[in-house]
Amino acid sequence: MSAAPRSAVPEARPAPGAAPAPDLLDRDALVLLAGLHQRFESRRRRLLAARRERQAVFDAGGLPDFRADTRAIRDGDWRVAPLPRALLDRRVEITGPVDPKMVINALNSGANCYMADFEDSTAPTWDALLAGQRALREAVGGTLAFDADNGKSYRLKPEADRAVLIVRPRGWHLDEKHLLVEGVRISASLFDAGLFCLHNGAALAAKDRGPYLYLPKLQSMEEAALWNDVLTHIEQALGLPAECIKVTVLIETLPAVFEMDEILHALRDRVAGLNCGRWDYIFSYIKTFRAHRDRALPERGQVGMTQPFLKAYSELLVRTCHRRGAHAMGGMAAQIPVSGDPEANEAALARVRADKEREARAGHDGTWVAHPALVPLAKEIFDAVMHGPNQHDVVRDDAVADRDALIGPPPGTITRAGFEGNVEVCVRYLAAWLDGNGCVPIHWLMEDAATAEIARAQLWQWLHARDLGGDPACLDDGTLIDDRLFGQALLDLPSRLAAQGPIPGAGRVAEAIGMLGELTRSDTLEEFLTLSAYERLA
Ligand SMILES: CC(=O)SCCNC(=O)CCNC(=O)[C@H](O)C(C)(C)COP(=O)(O)OP(=O)(O)OC[C@H]1O[C@@H](n2cnc3c(N)ncnc32)[C@H](O)[C@@H]1OP(=O)(O)O
Ligand SMILES: O=CC(=O)O
Ligand SMILES: [Mg+2]
Repeated sequence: MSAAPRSAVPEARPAPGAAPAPDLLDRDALVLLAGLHQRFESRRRRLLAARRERQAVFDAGGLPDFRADTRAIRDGDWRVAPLPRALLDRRVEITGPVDPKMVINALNSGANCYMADFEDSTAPTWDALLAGQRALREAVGGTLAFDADNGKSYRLKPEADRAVLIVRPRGWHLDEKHLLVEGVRISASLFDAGLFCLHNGAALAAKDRGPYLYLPKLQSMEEAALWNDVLTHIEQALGLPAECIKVTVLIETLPAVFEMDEILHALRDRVAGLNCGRWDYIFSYIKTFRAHRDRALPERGQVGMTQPFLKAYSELLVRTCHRRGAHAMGGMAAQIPVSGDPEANEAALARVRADKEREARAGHDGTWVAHPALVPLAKEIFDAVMHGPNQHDVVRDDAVADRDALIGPPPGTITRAGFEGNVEVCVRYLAAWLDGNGCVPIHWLMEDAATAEIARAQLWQWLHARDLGGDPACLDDGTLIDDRLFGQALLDLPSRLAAQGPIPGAGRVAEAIGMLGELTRSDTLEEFLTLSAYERLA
C-alpha cells in the first residue's frame, strides 16, 4: 500500500468483544479503512440527511421527477468507458450469500458471473462477514475448499470454468458496528468494499480483471459520485491501475430511476451497467409514497414486472443503458425449484421462464438467478434471443421517460391470504435473519431483505391508511385492516408455523413477532428493517 503519513490517520480497531481477525484486519487494512472513514464519512452522513430531506418533500405530497439542474447530462451525447473483457457477456448471473459452500457452488454453477452478496441476502454477523471475506479471498486465489459435516466435499472448478466474481457491499445506510474508527462505527459499504479490494485487488489486476462491484440502494447521482471517489481513493491507496474497479449499479429505489443517466455519468469511467433490482424498487415505491394514500400498492403477489409502472422502469433502464454503452441487467424472479413435487416445480420453473423471456425480449443483456438449478434455464432463454455477447443494439426508443408512467400505481386487491402471508414472511424472515441467515426459502419463494421489506412496509401502510386521511384499507372481502386484524394474525402465527414443521430461526420467532408488532404499529415507517434488527444481531 502506498505510504500515507500514518500519524495523520485516525485509529481503527475492532469494537470491544469483536474478534480481532488479524488475518484480515492487519495494519494495512486498518489504515485503509480508517483513511476511508476519515475522508468520506461526513459526506456519507450529508447524503443520508439529503435522503431524509427528499423524503420529507414526498411526505408533504411532492412527487419524484427528473431533475432540472442535470438536463445537460441527460441530453448530452456521451458514453461510458469500454467494458472490460470479463464483463462483456453477462447473460446469466447467479447471486447468493458469501458462506464458503455457497461461494463454491455459485462459482461452479455455469453462470457467467456470480454476485457474492453482503447486502440483501446476508445477515451481517461479524462471523459471517469475516468468513465471507476469507472465502472470497481464497476463491480469488483459487484455493477455496469446503468439507461439509455430511461428508460432501466442495472444490473449485478450473478458473476458466468459473463464474466471474462480482461483490455486492452493503449500502450507504448501514454501519458496521464491529469496527470503530476513533470510537465511531465505520460505514458498512466502506468496510465491505475496502476489505475486498485490499485483499483481492492486486491478484485480480494481475489476471487482467479487477475488483468488480455491484452497488446497492443508491438514490442519487451524488451517492454515485461518492462511490466513484471512494473507489478512486482505494485504487490510489493500493497502487491499483486507475479505474480497474468496475461497478454495476442497482436501480432499486424510486428516486434513482429519475437519475439513471446522471448515475452512469458520475461513474462513467468505471461503470459496466445498471440492474433492475425489482424487489427493493417495489419497497422503495411503497416507502417513497408512504404518505400518499392514493398510491398504496395491492398485495405483494400482484405487483409483478408486467405491471405498467415496473414495465416502464425496466424499459427505460434498457434504453438508458444502451444509449450509453452499458449493460442493462435484468433482475430476480423469486421462484426457486420445488423439491418433491414435480407439478409445483413445473409451475415455479414456468414462472421463472416467463420472467426471463420477458427480460430477454425487452432488451436486457443478462439476468439474475437465485439458484444453480436455474442457470441452464436462463441461459437457454438468453441464448435463443441474444446472439452476440449482449444486445446493446436494442435501443428501445419506444421507451419513454414519462414521469407519470413511472409512478402510476397498479390496480389490485389485498386478499386475506396476501395479508396473512405478509405477516408470516416478515416474522419468518426476521427470525432467520436474527439467527444469522439472510436468505431463506419460504413456501418455495426466495425471501431476502428486499422481498421481506415489501411485506413489512405494506403492513405498515395498510394499517396506517386511515391516519393518512383517505379511506381505510380493506381486504377484498370487505374486512377492515386494523390493529385487531393484525394482532389476531400475530397471535395465530405460532400455531400456523408449528404446523409447518421445523423452520430456520425457530428460536427467534417470538422476538420477531414482537419486532414486527412494534415496527408496524409505530407512527412512522422505519427506513429499513435491518437498521433496528442489526442492533439485536450478535
Ligand atoms: C432481491 C435480491 O437482492 S436477490 C439477490 C439476493 N438473494 C439471493 O442471492 C438468493 C440466493 N439464493 C439462496 O440463498 C438459496 O437459493 C435459497 C436460500 C433461496 C434456497 O436455498 P436452499 O434451501 O439451500 O436450496 P436447495 O436446498 O434447493 O439447494 C440445493 C443446493 O444448491 C445450493 N444453492 C442454492 N442456492 C444457491 C446459490 N444462490 N448460490 C450457490 N449455491 C446455491 C445449496 O447450497 C445446495 O447445495 P448442496 O446440494 O451442495 O448442499
Ligand atoms: O437487489 C435486488 C432487488 O431486487 O432488490
Ligand atoms: Mg436489493
